[in-house]
Amino acid sequence: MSSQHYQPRRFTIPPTHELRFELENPTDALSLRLVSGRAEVFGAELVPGASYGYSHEQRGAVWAPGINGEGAEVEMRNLDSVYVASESALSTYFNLHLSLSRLRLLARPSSFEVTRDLSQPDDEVAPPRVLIVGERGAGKSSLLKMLVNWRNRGERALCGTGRAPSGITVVNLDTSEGQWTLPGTIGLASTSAALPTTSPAAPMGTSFSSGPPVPFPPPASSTSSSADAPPPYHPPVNVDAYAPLVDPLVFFAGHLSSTTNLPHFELLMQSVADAAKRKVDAAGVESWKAGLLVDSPGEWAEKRGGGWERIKAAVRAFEINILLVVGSERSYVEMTKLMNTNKTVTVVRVPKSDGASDLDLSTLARLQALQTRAYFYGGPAVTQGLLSPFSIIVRLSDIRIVRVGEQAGSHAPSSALPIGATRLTRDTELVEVDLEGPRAASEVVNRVLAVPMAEEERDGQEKVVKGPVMGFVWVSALDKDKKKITLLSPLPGRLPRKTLILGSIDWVDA
Ligand SMILES: Nc1ncnc2c1ncn2[C@@H]1O[C@H](COP(=O)(O)OP(=O)(O)OP(=O)(O)O)[C@@H](O)[C@H]1O
Repeated sequence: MSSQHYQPRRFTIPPTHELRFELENPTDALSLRLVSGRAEVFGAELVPGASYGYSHEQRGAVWAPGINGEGAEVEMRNLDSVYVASESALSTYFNLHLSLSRLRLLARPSSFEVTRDLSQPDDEVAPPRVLIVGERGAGKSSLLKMLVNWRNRGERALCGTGRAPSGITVVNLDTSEGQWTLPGTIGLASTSAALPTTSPAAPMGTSFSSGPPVPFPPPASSTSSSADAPPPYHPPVNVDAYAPLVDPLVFFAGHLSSTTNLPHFELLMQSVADAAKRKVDAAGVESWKAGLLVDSPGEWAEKRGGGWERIKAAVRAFEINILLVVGSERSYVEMTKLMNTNKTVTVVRVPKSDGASDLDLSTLARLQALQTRAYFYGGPAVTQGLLSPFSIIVRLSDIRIVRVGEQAGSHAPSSALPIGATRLTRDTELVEVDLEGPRAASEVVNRVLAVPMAEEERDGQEKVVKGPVMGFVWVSALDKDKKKITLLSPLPGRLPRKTLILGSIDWVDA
């Protein structure tokens, strides 16, 4: 029955053109097959004949790079709103990649490491350390993904079977995105993988390795109440299109915006920068030469709200030497002015792709819920099997739930305090949540808690505040009478830490 509803449609993509698609409804899905020629989706090459499934309101573009003037022919099932765009920004993006490749070839570590001769001037030629900025929905994350994929494809072709491919370090500073785990986080990962695009749940690879995967259940029964309505479409499974496993280092900012607790965000950003430096230094010279690609939140492109100050801070923290503006000439001029005192930074502009657009608030909320769900339950295109999280019941006396700083908005601004008075709790101190207080349930139930890597009693508060996290649990219930809390956890058994960090990341396990 389904095959007659989902007859394939063929599209011809001329060289350097792109075929854009947009899944409009949360339950829509489509599949794509390369029939002939060469084509890629956000830098990941499509294997001829293989099927690629897309779901969860994924938007994207199939680009024919036009090698040897060759276009591509693709077959799609179950999609109406597809169009071939002749005005593609991707050729410009690819040229940018070629320029970055050249800078990587020219990069040279300082010879001081070998000679230890302080009398010689520093001869380091730095690799490209790129910070991508632009308005919301300008296509920054998609561009970053293409740059990673193109670099990793080149690296894999170069090293063949002679040596393991080196990784490139990628940093995400956008708390609304939940790049590798959950929204509310920032972090970094080094990867040499090809990053396919199938679902927006884990766009840059996955860290979901916990919990035993169980085989996917068969697709839901195709019985429909109306005889005319087609059954839901389930694209065929292609494990090569699944999010590859990366090993990210994740920090919990706790909120969807970097400005909710700015002092804490700034501490974390510095921690990410320090970790990125350590990672790059330890990963060998090829990874060092690959440089750094840093994604920033769209809100930083706005002067209002201090976005530009964040850009300056990120440039300092990550020793950025290329500020890549995705968008208008105006933004480029503004960023050039912003960087005019910093002679080590080159400002480069690429146009925004016409296909990239800002997600509306309800789509963004659905995407954030999808990412949280995927963290606990896995699922097709994210994990090769469903994960089975555990419901664990913990005595309140065995845990300590803390916030970093006062709850946002719960205190008066410093200027409103009596003259001479100072606030007792700074924005970067741990504040314990009273789990037996009158507002405890509304504060913690349906919220995500981060499990810090640092142990508060052994390592001190500061390491909990600015250090990475090992994972997350979710609060499903609080029983004040029995003094117990029920948590959804990726792992069974005792929690590895007593201190758990609360933010404002909500989720409902529907
Ligand atoms: N060339 C394209 N064709 C079709 N869709 C695209 C294209 N480029 C990007 N998109 C889609 O546009 C949306 C926004 O892109 P992306 O997330 O890369 O932007 P962003 O600048 O990182 O956004 P934000 O500032 O919100 O983080 C995504 O759904 C992405 O899949």
